[in-house]
Amino acid sequence: MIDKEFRLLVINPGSTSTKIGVFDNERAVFEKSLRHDTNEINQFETIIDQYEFRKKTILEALDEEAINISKLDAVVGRGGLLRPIEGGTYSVNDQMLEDLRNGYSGEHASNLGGIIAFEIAEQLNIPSFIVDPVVVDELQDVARLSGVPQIERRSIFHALNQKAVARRVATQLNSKYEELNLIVTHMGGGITVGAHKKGKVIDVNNGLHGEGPFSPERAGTVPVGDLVSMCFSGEYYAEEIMKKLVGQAGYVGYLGTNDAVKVEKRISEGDEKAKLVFDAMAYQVAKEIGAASAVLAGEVDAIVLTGGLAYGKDFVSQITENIKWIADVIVHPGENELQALAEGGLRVLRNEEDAKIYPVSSVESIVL
Ligand SMILES: Nc1ncnc2c1ncn2[C@@H]1O[C@H](COP(=O)(O)OP(=O)(O)O)[C@@H](O)[C@H]1O
Ligand SMILES: CCCC(=O)OP(=O)(O)O
Repeated sequence: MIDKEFRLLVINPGSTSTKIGVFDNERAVFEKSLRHDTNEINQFETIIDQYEFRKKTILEALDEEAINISKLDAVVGRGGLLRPIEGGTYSVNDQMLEDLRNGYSGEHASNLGGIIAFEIAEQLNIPSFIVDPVVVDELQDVARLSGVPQIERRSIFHALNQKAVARRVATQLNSKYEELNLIVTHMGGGITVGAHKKGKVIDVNNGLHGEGPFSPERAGTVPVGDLVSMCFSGEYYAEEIMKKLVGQAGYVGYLGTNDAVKVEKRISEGDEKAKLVFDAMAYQVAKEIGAASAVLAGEVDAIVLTGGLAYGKDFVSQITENIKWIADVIVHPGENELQALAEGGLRVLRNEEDAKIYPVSSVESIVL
């Protein structure tokens, strides 16, 4: 018997891009990355304000390819800053839409994934889903303590791509994800370094709210006393400080662009400041990988470098120089997110698994 063919639209809003794909079952028939530079994004006050712009960009790109959306069976979006939940495919429901619109765990472009998926699907009377959102939480208990009782560490990271690439690497190593210890480093608009122990991400830097390496547009860990002084200097509103840390930090803060390709070009033209900032980002990524190797007590089967920045050969080799003593380094440039979104949607359409209902499996925080 021939399997029924499903057509899915998948939508992945990232901080520097919106990536879309149309899949016939597992096969991509159309994929496009629509890049948004800093000025384009900065004209919007909040993430939700980007909704019309991102949706229009997506529909225009589909139109240009003459893709008839009335033939779709489902729309799948990247899941955003919801309540902490276990991984999997979730139906978009009212509670989820409310949490995405309000940014329950913060503001990030991925909040738009579920909302746009729902809006397109609703008009076509087809289901909408999200898969492995950025709040997938598998932290071990010791990783949750920040040192300040009122502040708990949270799992906010590139769960979708880290898990998808980790599974790909496990196959490459003739093993299973659940049998390996991996350090997976996603380097995109945000940078997250996950310690994957036998299929669970037991520790990871919060890639949104100032932990770990700085990134093309975000602050990583910053000296906390100086940050407190800045907050109470009387010069800034809270929203301005947040924007300085998320969106206007890292490459954007130092160099005015979130585009690593432009930074590399400036370096090749002799820009010494660009070189220093580039070196510092590579240095901080390597340092975070070192920390993750301690989390795994040195038992690391491989280190994986992925995301858009992993296309940068000099960036990758600079990081590799500092970490290759820990384990073999495997580079998977770009990301597997569109494919992973399509596969998550397909599992439900084929009744291989039930769509989870948000937020029943919300991960409880520990109360000390
Ligand atoms: N060929 C390349 N060489 C170096 N950096 C690249 C290359 N392609 C993309 N990048 C950089 O990767 C970053 C975006 O990564 P990506 O994973 O697409 O981010 P996001 O999904 O967060 O928008 C940008 O800084 C971009 O300039
Ligand atoms: C919010 C964590 C995931 C993240 O940083 O994604 P982008 O790199 O797409 O901004």
